[in-house]
Amino acid sequence: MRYAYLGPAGTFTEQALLQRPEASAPDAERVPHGSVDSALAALRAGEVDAAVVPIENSVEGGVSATLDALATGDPLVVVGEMLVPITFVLAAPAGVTLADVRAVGTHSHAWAQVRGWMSTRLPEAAYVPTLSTAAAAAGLGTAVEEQTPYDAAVCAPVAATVHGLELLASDIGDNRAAVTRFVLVSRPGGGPAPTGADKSTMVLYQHEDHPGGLLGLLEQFAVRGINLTRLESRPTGEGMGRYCFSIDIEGHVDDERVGEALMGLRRVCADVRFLGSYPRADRLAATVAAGTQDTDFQQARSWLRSLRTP
Ligand SMILES: O=C(O)C(=O)Cc1ccccc1
Repeated sequence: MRYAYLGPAGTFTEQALLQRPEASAPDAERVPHGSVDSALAALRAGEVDAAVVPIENSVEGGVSATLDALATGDPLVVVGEMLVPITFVLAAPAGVTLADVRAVGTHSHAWAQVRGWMSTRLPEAAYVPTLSTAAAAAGLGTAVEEQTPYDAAVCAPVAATVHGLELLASDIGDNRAAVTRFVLVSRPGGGPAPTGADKSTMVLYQHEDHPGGLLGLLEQFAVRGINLTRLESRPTGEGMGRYCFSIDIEGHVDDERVGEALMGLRRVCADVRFLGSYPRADRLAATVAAGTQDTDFQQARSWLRSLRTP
């Protein structure tokens, strides 16, 4: 098995990949990619068997690059999720002090999570975006010949070690409880079986904008006792005000209540892009409300059948 991930070595994405025992199997190959788009393109092209990409951060919200890449193009499905607690360091080559730092390189999601620390400790520092936190560290590493447009990197402690940097400061995240959620993605076909503690991901496209449109989508879940764990509107690119909804719910496509909700959505939406059902990283079993158990749907269906064929 070949696994693409947002690299280089030392990213939080690599930490997420390493949480999967199958990615450390003797025959497993971990293939770093420079961007989310490149990792998913390699998966679509069949160069790898799966890919790990960040999808959501508890502080900064959804990772647009991932949400948009999954919402468009050849279909892909989420087959697993991983949670990584996020700790940031400020790292630089030996000899650089905090007073020398004029510009800081890092991933946009990392920058958003250290803004408070930066505004008090390095208020004059310019921000230089990089494709990942570890790419920022690698840009300052010993193997780099050319001039790097920043003096220090915000990255994971492991990235500083891997790329031979020293720490100028540790634990600089504004929110110590920050967690990022990553997804294991594969090509469609034979997703994981239900475990009782599952989530499903989908993108919903409305027919046309109208009052109560979003409410109409949400009530498909509400009446079947389905809890949402993420809801984001993303522009479709078709014009100002044109949005689709990227949604995570509790439950598996094989659960009756989820299947019924998907059928309801299929009827009222212009398009439903189903992105897979997979075990929850936290293993928390869904609370199933009265009247929404599998048996409740099955009994109601056989009752209807009896009405139609007395
Ligand atoms: O750049 C990384 O290391 C990533 O894996 C993406 C990311 C960036 C910031 C917080 C969490 C994940």
